Amino acid sequence: MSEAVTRTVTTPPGLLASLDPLLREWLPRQRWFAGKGRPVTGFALVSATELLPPTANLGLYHLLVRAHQPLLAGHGGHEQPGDCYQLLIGVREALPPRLAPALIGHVTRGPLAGRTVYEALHDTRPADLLLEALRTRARIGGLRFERVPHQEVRSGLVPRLMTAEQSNSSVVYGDTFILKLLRRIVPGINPDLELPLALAREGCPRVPPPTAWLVADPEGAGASAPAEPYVLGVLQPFVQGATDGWELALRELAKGEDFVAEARALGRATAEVHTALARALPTVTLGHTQLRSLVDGMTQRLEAAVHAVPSLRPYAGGLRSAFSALDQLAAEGSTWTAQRVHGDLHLGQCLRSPAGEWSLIDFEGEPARPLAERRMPQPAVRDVAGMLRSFDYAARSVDPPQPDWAGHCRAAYCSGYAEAAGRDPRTDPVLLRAYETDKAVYEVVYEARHRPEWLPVPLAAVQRLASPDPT
Ligand SMILES: Nc1ncnc2c1ncn2[C@@H]1O[C@H](COP(=O)(O)OP(=O)(O)O)[C@@H](O)[C@H]1O
Ligand SMILES: O=P(O)(O)O[C@H]1O[C@H](CO)[C@@H](O[C@H]2O[C@H](CO)[C@@H](O)[C@H](O)[C@H]2O)[C@H](O)[C@H]1O
Repeated sequence: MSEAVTRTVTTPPGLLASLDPLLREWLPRQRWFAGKGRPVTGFALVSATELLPPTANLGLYHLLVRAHQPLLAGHGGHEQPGDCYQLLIGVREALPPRLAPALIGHVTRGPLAGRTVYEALHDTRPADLLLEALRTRARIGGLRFERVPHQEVRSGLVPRLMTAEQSNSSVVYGDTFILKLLRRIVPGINPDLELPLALAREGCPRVPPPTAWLVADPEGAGASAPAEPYVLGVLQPFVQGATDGWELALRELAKGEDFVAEARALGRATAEVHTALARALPTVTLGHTQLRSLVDGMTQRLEAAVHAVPSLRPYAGGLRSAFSALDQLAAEGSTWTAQRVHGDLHLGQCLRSPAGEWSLIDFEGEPARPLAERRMPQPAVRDVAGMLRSFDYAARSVDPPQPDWAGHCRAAYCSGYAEAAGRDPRTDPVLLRAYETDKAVYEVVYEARHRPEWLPVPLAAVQRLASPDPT
């Protein structure tokens, strides 16, 4: 085992000020930028770590920056502290053509004046440096690189940045590991590390086990540092030759084939993960009081969604009834078990290996929700509802839509789940409808914000779920 490398570093004063005008323009254009629709009016430095001092060839900075954004009209136009983002900034005299897509801009003032800065994850040497730091369990400034002791990482694996549309950024190393660098950073235990670690401890083979991870310690994070570290990234085994469930479902739809066997296998895989999570982490019983606050949350999200997306308005009453029916059951004495769940499960989060084995990935939960909420135990049906919505999405993304295809998948998924969990989610239709409704409302807002052309897909579900007896 190699010794941990500890390196203290200093960063040049005025670094952020010199990057500020370039980042204001560049950051909002990134897919992973969460504050779309509001301009960035400035930055505050949360932490800066010089990973490579700038020479003629290359310099490298790790930055955590808080982007200031004014609130939308109606909130007084004041600035709020804004989200914190993780950036890896490369510095060169000039960019070689292969790095042109990574350009952030040319610095005109401050310590880097005359240099070109770029998104360093596109570049081999910075990506190598991250893997090497994880491999050697380095400490660099306030950055701490951790690795599971018995899991060796070979040096020299060739990196490539994934180009998929993502909420974060991932680098694949030699088809052996994948490093996901989180982009919007919040202090505290991140479920994307916490849950796969817990599942690995349980020996659950359905989730790639974390091999290594990096965090920023608060003492390196400025005077107003939070008490908890920031989880910045997770390295895990890369499932070679995998196809994700969304791609696979669309492929079968295009061929006119059903997806029933895979949907059943996915149901089983989901149940196995839920069973392992319920063993690994605390579960609680939800009585009327807890259910009431859950239902209140769903209702508030619905009200906010109706405000943001007016086409929801005609269905609001029917959708509310999905939530009040659940509240009614709780008032009559029904209780439910809550446990840790995936939190944002859909076909794109399921990977099928060439051998036909399914894995679940991306345990971050819905990134827009507060961390404390994402880490709360919830009925496992929440994930089931996410998957049921996903079959519907796939069936409605083709022309003409294939509702029967979705119906068969939904039934098979629930049967597979029942086989492995010993309980069929369909035996609790009121809970299932409430969670499907909550998810469809979330999707309406998500699509209105990110992909307006997809809005009809969740709106069709809203129409169905708003009726008292949705089929
Ligand atoms: N362990 C893995 N093996 C193979 N591919 C993976 C693995 N983890 C993630 N991926 C690929 O990376 C993509 C993004 O990963 P994900 O964790 O969903 O990131 P994000 O939170 O940015 O959406 C996935 O859709 C999948 O294609
Ligand atoms: O980026 P994430 O994977 O964390 O999830 C977000 O984006 C998803 C879309 O990429 C979105 O999922 C919705 O669209 C999918 C098809 O593209 C569909 O399979 C899902 O069922 C549907 O919810 C997800 O909601 C959002 O959080």
